Amino acid sequence: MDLRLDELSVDLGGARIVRELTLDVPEGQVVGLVGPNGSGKSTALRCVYRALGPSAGRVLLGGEELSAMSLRHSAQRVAALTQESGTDLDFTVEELVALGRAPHLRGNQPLSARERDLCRDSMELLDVAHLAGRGVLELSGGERQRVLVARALVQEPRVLVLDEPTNHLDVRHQLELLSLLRAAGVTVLVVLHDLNLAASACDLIGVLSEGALVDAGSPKEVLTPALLREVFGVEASVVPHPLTGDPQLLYQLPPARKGLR
Ligand SMILES: Nc1ncnc2c1ncn2[C@@H]1O[C@H](COP(=O)(O)OP(=O)(O)OP(=O)(O)O)[C@@H](O)[C@H]1O
Repeated sequence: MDLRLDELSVDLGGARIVRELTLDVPEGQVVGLVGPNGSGKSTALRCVYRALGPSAGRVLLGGEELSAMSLRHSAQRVAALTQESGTDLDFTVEELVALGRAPHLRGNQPLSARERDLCRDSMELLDVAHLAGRGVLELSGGERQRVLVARALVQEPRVLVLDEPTNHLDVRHQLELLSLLRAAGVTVLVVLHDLNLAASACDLIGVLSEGALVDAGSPKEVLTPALLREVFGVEASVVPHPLTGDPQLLYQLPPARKGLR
């Protein structure tokens, strides 16, 4: 199922935070949203998981307007892993993962054998099966993050949106998570700060600056020294990854900023 942000604008606190953003996330592809702090990435994402309604424009899911769907209908299709996804309640890992099935269940309906298998497989995939009986409040930030991804996957979404999912993850789990997203076959829109991870994990990258899309395309097309200078204010050398050929960036501050004098 494809996702399209169509001329999306969001006003908050009297200011336009997202400006006429049009971005296509083709079915089964991983699209990264990158940009400086405060450029509107999380705000745009919040419109996809319906924490916010756009001030203008639309979000289309498989061609259907999101705002016209019931919340239950869209929750069955869109899973979100966000900065607010944590839980303050002391569920066990197993219980929290099982909550991913909630949009598919009616009332207190128990999980089927297939759903229990799905929860177990998802915990194994995310390397958290050994934590099943632990309270989520006792987990490290990275463990908890992986549990939340497992919960999102048991939802069996058609579209997955993630806001900085590699926060808290060690380098191995970062790479594992991103390769898992690619392999999942689900349509993914992911906010990432690490441009090198974005270059290796994303089919396409959209770049936001001050709420507007300034470029979109393959990592090779988008992650150029000129764009990094203009949007992020850094000098960058782009070198091919010696094993994968993906563009990798080496950064430094522009000469005038060195030493901040
Ligand atoms: N509820 C709100 N009311 C007013 N301004 C807001 C609100 N939420 C966000 N903003 C502002 O909107 C801008 C964009 O915020 P947003 O969180 O979308 O940026 P971001 O690109 O995700 O940033 P970061 O990389 O720092 O996470 C920021 O300047 C922020 O202060």
